[in-house]
Amino acid sequence: MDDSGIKKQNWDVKETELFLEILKELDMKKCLDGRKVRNNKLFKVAHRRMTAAGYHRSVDQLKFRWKLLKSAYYKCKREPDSPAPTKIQGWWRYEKTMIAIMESRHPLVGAGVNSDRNDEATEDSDGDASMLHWPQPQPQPCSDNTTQNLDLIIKMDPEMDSQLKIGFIGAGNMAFGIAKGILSGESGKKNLGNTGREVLSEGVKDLTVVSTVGNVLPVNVKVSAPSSRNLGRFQELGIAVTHSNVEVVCGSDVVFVAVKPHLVPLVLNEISQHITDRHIIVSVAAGVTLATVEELLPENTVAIRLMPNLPCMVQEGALLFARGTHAKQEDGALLRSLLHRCGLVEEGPEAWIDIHTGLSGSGVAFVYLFAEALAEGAVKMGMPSALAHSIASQTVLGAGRLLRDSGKHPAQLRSEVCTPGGTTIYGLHTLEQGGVRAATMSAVESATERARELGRKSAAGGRK
Ligand SMILES: NC(=O)C1=CN([C@@H]2O[C@H](COP(=O)(O)OP(=O)(O)OC[C@H]3O[C@@H](n4cnc5c(N)ncnc54)[C@H](O)[C@@H]3O)[C@@H](O)[C@H]2O)C=CC1
Ligand SMILES: O=C(O)[C@@H]1CCC=N1
Repeated sequence: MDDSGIKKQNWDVKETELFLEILKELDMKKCLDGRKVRNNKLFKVAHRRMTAAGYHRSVDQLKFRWKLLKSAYYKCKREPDSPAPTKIQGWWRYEKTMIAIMESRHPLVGAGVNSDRNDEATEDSDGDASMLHWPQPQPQPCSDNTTQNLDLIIKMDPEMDSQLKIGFIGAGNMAFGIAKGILSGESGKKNLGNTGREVLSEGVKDLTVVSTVGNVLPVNVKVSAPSSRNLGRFQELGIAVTHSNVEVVCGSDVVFVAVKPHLVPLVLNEISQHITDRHIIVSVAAGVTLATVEELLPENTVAIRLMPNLPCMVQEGALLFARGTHAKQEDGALLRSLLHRCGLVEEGPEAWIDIHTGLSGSGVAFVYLFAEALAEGAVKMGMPSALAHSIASQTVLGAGRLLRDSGKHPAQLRSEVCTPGGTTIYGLHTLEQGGVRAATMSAVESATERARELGRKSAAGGRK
């Protein structure tokens, strides 16, 4: 037996054919670029699928089988007229598929051809994969779509050992709101479960394996902040905490930068050298532009700018994101899937992010002000404060739900409440006299302008 406790057993034709089919189906062909971690992940996916089909091979055994097939392929290529290689029985059955896989593989793999000449392996056994030395060309950023798609498959496969790891830099209100929203899948009303499969968005529909990010478990989330002051509430959710931003980056695939805007350059400078092509960096800082974020991070960093709002906490957030230069549609789809329990998640051009900040990031505070004023009006007229606040919040909630769920224009619903000569029109007249409409529009405008100003300041801060 080998380390995995799986008996050495010869491969039969069906098993080998299935193995190659899985490689093909995963569209791995351009992705075996010789990088150890990446290759490991690929074989883990294949391992899980083989197991599901009743073939119990360890990851190392699959790697070894692949090595033999590769070796046979190279032998045939070098000596096309010599008899078929003996290491793979019935090689002719697999030759066509192998050619299809090998001849469209990552160009870097070509660098490893010579090392395959030294492959020494016995018959159709599993061998000892720990002895193998895979060609190791210099790591390069993956650039083609196939590779990106494979990254997505790996990241989104809910049954993978290595589930998506989420990090938060900054342990404030917004980080907590997003974390709560993401984790609400455990027991929340929008729980789709690990088996829930959804169409994510145009462009990723055609992937062989696309599912939602499964329920994110608290053990896969980590948050950092300089002091322990805010960390307790994250720990209560089961989230790991640390004072090291670098630790968060090194242990995460998706990293939310959730510090105050003026601190973003400082934090990005600190983590920059630890960012790899594994990462998606999501900045939620008001105003801070993608250009600023990208300038402070290594070339080709996948960056996304997200503007959430606090109701993410109760799965009723309104979130808008814009993708950076190197963020592909799949990266956006991954983020959307990750955040879908936080509320409404939309994608748009970056110019809309500051507007959304005024409309919704800050907008929730405008609604709270209005709710507070409603309650205070009732208190003025003699209602007990607690009851007045409770009714005010339910009024805002009910009005919001009806507005969203009916799909009607607010003016339409307003007119449905107004009885001619009744109470509502008297109240509305007073609001109009107070300039509430103009004041609200100006509030969105001021908040948007302030976001733009913060963006200019953080850009200047980053250049210092
Ligand atoms: N609060 C909200 O409703 C919204 C906030 N945002 C944005 O989210 C970001 C965070 O805002 P809040 O959570 O409200 O702020 P906050 O003040 O509640 O939290 C900031 C956190 O960052 C931590 N921090 C400070 N220096 C740090 C460093 N060097 N490394 C790591 N962590 C550090 C603090 O300890 C604190 O935990 C801001 O950029 C804001 O513009 C965006 C949308 C809505
Ligand atoms: O007030 C702020 O700056 C942040 C951004 C949107 C909501 N809170």
